[in-house]
Amino acid sequence: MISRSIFLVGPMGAGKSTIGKLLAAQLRLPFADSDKVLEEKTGADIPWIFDVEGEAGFRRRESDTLRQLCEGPVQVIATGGGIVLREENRRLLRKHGLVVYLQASIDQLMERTSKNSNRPLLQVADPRARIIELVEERDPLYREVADLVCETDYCTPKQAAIRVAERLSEASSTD
Ligand SMILES: Nc1ncnc2c1ncn2[C@@H]1O[C@H](COP(=O)(O)OP(=O)(O)OP(=O)(O)O)[C@@H](O)[C@H]1O
Ligand SMILES: O=C(O)C1=C[C@@H](O)[C@@H](O)[C@H](O)C1
Ligand SMILES: [Mg+2]
Repeated sequence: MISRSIFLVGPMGAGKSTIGKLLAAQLRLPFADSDKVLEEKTGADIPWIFDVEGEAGFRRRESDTLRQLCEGPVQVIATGGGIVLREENRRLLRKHGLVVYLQASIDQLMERTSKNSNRPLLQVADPRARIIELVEERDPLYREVADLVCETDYCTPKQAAIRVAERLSEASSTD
């Protein structure tokens, strides 16, 4: 029985949005994607927000969105890859939910993020170096908030969702 929201955290391309939707269906919970909610609230997409308001403007909107989602129903929430950067967000994640850190190798992150150009932080000459830098900087922050850490390299999104659901059920049975 799930009594708190489940937040998926992890780097861009870890599969938070894809696995989150499948996990929500499996657990029969609503699903929200914080990047999508933020875009809907703003009426603009993430690249536009970065262009016009810079990363600082985006991070303010991201924290507002997280606060709003924390006040909502119990649900599965895919977060943005940088949600853990702000201490206030880390506090909210820990307070309001169970946090699952989705991990993937650098090769997989590269492959999964190379298919589209909607991630402003990766629009650089060397996206691989940028991914390595972001993972090094953020891995300790993801770990700080995580109740569970799940690897997504050698499985399909569906298999990953099943695995996360099993791990959540094991964790709740030992509570
Ligand atoms: N095993 C897997 N687990 C998750 N996603 C996978 C897997 N294999 C391939 N993918 C693909 O990787 C792509 C990126 O995944 P997704 O958009 O869910 O990442 P994300 O963690 O939400 O990234 P962001 O932080 O940028 O929102 C999707 O097209 C998805 O189908
Ligand atoms: O890792 C990040 O900082 C980001 C990840 C995406 O989910 C979006 O939230 C945005 O592109 C920034
Ligand atoms: Mg996503």
